[in-house]
Amino acid sequence: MRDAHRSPLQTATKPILPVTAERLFVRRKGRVLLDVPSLTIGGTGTTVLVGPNGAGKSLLLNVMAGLRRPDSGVVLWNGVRPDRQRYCRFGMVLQRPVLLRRSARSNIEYALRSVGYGNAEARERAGHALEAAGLSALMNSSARVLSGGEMQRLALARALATAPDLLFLDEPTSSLDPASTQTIEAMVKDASKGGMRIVLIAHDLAQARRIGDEIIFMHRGKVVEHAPTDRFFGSPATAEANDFISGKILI
Ligand SMILES: Nc1ncnc2c1ncn2[C@@H]1O[C@H](COP(=O)(O)OP(=O)(O)OP(=O)(O)O)[C@@H](O)[C@H]1O
Repeated sequence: MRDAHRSPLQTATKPILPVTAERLFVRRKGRVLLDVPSLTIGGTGTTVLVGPNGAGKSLLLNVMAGLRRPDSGVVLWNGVRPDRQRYCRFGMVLQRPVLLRRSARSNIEYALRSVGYGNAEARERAGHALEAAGLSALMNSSARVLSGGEMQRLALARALATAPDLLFLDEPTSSLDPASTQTIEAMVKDASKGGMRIVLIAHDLAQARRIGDEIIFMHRGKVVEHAPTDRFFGSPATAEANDFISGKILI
């Protein structure tokens, strides 16, 4: 079913799932920032990464995305190291979205052309993506003048439009009002239902419950729990997770 959404370039590229990490280690100034012996992101659904500030969530996402090199260890996308070609099947939205200095529509069209769509199809798909994100009225506005929430919706719409196999979202609703948060959650849920594998960082545990099929709980650079959402919240296996869920400050 997902093949219908793929560009010719994406179809010609090998799949990138599962993403596996082995013996990841990052240390700075004597402090262990990341220590993950083994982690696999495969199958379907949405994984929510939770944990206290500084736990290593963004770092893990960046290392799994191949954007940051660990001191040791290896990340493989379907058995090989991430390479340029495979990035056309991958998407990432940062906490502070990086948008081009052009119109909202053109931001999406540009991304679509970069994964192999021709001009006409890119234009049509961009129109649908803007509509789904509630941004049709702003399609010709410069991305620079959009509000923070509108920028985040545009960044997500742009990433979803390219129909990646795997999408990483770093706190996509961190500064959004309730309506924009709902829109983003609905977009994520739709994409997940359509077969896109999503990993997102969230601080809002209610949101993690709403959209997560599974939870990865991190503390002090380690993956402390990796469990289905119901199990994680219903009967956490560790004292740290229990304290975190109950709102206690973890040091
Ligand atoms: N380049 C770097 N040099 C030194 N320390 C770093 C570097 N990058 C990240 N860190 C540290 O690694 C730790 C993990 O950072 P990370 O951004 O992954 O945390 P996080 O779990 O995403 O936190 P938050 O919820 O606050 O966004 C932090 O203590 C951070 O200061």
